[in-house]
Amino acid sequence: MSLLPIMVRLLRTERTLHHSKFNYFSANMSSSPGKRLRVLVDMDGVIADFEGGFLKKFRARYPNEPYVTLEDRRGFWVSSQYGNLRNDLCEKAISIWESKDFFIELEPIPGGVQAVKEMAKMENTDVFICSSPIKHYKHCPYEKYAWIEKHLGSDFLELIVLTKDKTVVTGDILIDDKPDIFGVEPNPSWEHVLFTACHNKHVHPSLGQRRLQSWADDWRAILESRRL
Ligand SMILES: Cc1cn([C@H]2C[C@H](OP(=O)(O)O)[C@@H](CO)O2)c(=O)[nH]c1=O
Ligand SMILES: [Mg+2]
Repeated sequence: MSLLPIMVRLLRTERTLHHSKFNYFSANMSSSPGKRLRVLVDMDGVIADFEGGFLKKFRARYPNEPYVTLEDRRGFWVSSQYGNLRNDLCEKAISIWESKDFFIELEPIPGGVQAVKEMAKMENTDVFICSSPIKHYKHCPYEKYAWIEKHLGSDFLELIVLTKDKTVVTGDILIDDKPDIFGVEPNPSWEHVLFTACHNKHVHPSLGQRRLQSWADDWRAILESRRL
C-alpha cells in the first residue's frame, strides 16, 4: 500500500490547523469579530444536479441499455462505472454530457441556489462559483454561464471561475463533491469541505475532512468556523 495519499492528507490536516491558529491570532490582534472569508462553491453535484440529469437523459436516449441507479452509484466518474458495467457504455455515458443542452438543463440541487444567494449577502464574505468545464468545450462553458445567469442572476456572472485545476484558486473554503482534488499546487489555500452526493456517500473522509451532507446541513457554522 502506498503511503503517499496518507502523507498528503496528514500534511493537509496540519495545514488546516496552522491556518486556524494563524487566523485566531490575526483576528485577535485586530480585535475584529472575524476575518473576511472567500468561499468557493462547486457547481455540478453541489448546486446543479449532474447525476440526476445524467440518469434521466441516459435512460431516455438508451432505453434498452442497463443503467446504474443513483442508489448504486460508486466512484466520482460516471463513465468509469458505466464502462465497468459493459465496455461500450462508457462512450454512451460520455455522449450524454457532451450533448447540447445537458448542462443548461440540469436541475438545481435543493437549497443550493438559496444558500449561495444568502452567502453572497453575508457581511465580510466573498463567494465564487468554481467549476471545471469538460474538454469537449462546444456547449459546456457557455451553458455553465447560462445556468448561473438563469438560477443565480446576472450579478453572479462576475463570480465564475472555470478551471480544470482548482488548486490554483485561492480561497478559505471549497465546497465540492469530488473526494480527491489535486493539481499543480500541492498546498491549496482552501479547506475542502466534501459535499455529499450519491457517488461519494460511502467514501471514508480523509483525515480531518469535513462534510456538508446537504444544503439543509449547517453550512453557516462551517463558514463561521473558518472566520475565527
Ligand atoms: C465526467 C463527469 C463530470 N462531472 C462534472 C464535474 C465538473 O463540474 P464541477 O467542477 O462543477 O463539479 C464537470 C467537468 O468534469 O462535470 C461529474 O460530476 N461527474 C462526471 O462523471
Ligand atoms: Mg462537482
